[in-house]
Amino acid sequence: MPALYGRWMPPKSTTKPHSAKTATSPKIDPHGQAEALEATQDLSSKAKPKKRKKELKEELKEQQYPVQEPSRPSKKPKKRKQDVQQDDAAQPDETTPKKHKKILDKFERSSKLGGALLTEELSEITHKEKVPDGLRDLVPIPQPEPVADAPFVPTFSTLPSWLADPITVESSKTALFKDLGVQSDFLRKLEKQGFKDALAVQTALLPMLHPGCGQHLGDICVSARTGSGKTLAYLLPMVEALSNRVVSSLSAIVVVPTRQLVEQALKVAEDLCTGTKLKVGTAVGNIALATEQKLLVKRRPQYDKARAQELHKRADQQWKTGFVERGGILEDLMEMPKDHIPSYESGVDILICTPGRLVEHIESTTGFLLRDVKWLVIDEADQLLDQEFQGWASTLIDALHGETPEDLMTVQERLAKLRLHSRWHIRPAAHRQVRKVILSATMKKDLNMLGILKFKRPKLVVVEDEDGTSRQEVNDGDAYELPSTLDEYAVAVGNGSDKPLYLLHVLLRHVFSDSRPTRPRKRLSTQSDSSANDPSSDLPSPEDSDSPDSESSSSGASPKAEDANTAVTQSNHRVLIFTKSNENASRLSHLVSTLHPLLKDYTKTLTRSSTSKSSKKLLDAFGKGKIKVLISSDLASRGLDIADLTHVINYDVPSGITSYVHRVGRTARAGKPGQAWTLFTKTEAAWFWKDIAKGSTVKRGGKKVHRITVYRDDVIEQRLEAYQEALQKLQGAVEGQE
Ligand SMILES: Nc1ncnc2c1ncn2[C@@H]1O[C@H](COP(=O)(O)OP(=O)(O)OP(=O)(O)O)[C@@H](O)[C@H]1O
Repeated sequence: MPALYGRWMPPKSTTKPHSAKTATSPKIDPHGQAEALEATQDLSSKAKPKKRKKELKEELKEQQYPVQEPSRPSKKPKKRKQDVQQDDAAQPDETTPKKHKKILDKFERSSKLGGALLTEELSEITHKEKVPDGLRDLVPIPQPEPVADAPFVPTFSTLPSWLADPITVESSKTALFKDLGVQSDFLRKLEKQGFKDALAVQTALLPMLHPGCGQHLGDICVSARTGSGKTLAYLLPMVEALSNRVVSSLSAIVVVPTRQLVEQALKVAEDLCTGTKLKVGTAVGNIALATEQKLLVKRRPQYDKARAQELHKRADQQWKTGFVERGGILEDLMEMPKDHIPSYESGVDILICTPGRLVEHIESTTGFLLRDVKWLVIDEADQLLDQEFQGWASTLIDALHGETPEDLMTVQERLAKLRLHSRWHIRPAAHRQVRKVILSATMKKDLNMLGILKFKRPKLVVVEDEDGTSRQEVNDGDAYELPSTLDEYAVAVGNGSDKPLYLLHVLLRHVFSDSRPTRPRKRLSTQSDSSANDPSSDLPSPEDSDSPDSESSSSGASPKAEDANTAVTQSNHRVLIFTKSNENASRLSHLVSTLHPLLKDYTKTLTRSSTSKSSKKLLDAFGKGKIKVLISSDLASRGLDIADLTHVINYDVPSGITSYVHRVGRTARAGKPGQAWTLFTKTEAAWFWKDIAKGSTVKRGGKKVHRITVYRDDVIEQRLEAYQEALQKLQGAVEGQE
């Protein structure tokens, strides 16, 4: 078989026909001649039988005198398998005709030359790529460089257009309140409070919320950094719009996450409402529900004989069946004079509340009706909608857009309902128009979250970065902006076992002594007076202070006790310290007071267990500077506006980036300066530097977090004994021995 597929070679000698019939020329069959020669050689060498000799002689004779065929075209003899094999094996010899020999020689020479060239090339290649024999199999076969995929640049947005293309406002933009259409009465009030110009977020929101050509007839979502004046931005147009009301009706609901924020917003609203007939009320969890119900809903008897009879009949039936409705209109009916039914009026025009208590009123306060509500504001919306505890937002939206319970319907509502079900009804009942304004410093473009609020024609207003970076870019990846007037510092506290001592050092050295962190220097070198007096030399330079590898150091020893005492009493600085839990806040307050007794009178704790009254008192005292150190959990991290708060310390690192942004945002508000300090342990270091200090999620306008090293032997060792005592006292206090 292999010979069948073998390469065809040109004939090297004349062919010997197998039979006398097919043999036409002696040139054709070289094989025959070879055979004959072989046979002659054999004859000469060996003695062959006579018969064979004779045959050979005849064959030779035939070759010399071949039988000539007539002129008929000769048919190419078919090569048989056997012939092909024999052809391959055939070698040229002297008997090959000259003409063919030349050709064959030429062919042989060229094939030899070709072979030589090929072997040369191959040897060159193998020489070049020679690898040690042992490693040959381990070397991967060289592959072409993989072609990198082109980065995916979507030509579409998965966000709806109002989220993808927000209205952006530069954070430095200001305007006169009077140019924004604020009424003269309110201009006077603002001036009294010291507000001359509207801040950026107010400049954007006021025209959109005031009646006029710039008004936006739809819902508004606002994303602006901490302390940018969002509260006034929504309360001012709301109070202006409602100020001409004569009859009280619940017209605006403001939802905030904590009762401290309720108090804060209440104060701003009350200031704006002075001189108007508007009533502002609150609903917070720690006041008895019944007390709040009396304040929020005013009940009075109304003469309506027919309806009174109808209701009494229903009440009788309930008594008979035993299924008596509690807390409804029928219960109130019992207290009404004959032929009178209870009628309900709202006790407030504006309600500022926490979500949990609002839901309680919707579900269980008879006469708490939302039919006249025209404004719904949700501050710190990302947190409130993210938690969505008790499904409060869905309950509120259903109540806002739903029908009034039948028993509490007005005559107009009844007629409208009758019309709706009549055959002649043409138009559907008009939906209640509620303007929704939601705000946060860390707003997320989360459609699931925002979808709960059932927005109508929404717009997103975003306050732009000062360095020109659009917040759209910031918000696409859920990144947040810090105030440009904020300076941030971070202190490594080892494994955290002596953290209270580090805190004390930061308090005495950096918060109350008014000294700023210093530039790195050799520990044993003496600092020249000139550099010590140069205030600019005290500032850490960004190149050497933000990297965990190159640390700057604070000066060695802690200030003397007397100096520290006077510094604390005379300083105008106040510091808000954040811990991870209420328990930690209480313990830390105890330790700080024991370690530095002078701080005891100036240190207080704000926890969830504080009553509204006590927390209000506490925050007032802190705002006025009577308290200088306030220790709190994340309860105080959002929205709290403490006038001129100079420092924030993260004693425990925050639970996430959002929490960090809100915590440090308690200082450096409305363009004022502020400092934020974070104490981090070895295990927290990587996360803090990667995500918070150097991550792209937090935008700090080109500023950096400065790393400050506190040398343990200088400031910690000398207080260790006192610290052990303080810990023992704390242990005693926890166990109830004190
Ligand atoms: N037009 C103004 N001019 C000067 N100060 C203002 C102006 N408007 C508001 N402020 C002040 O700015 C401070 C911060 O305002 P506000 O509490 O509304 O900030 P915020 O944006 O709600 O912050 P957060 O996101 O932390 O809740 C307040 O002390 C407020 O009195």
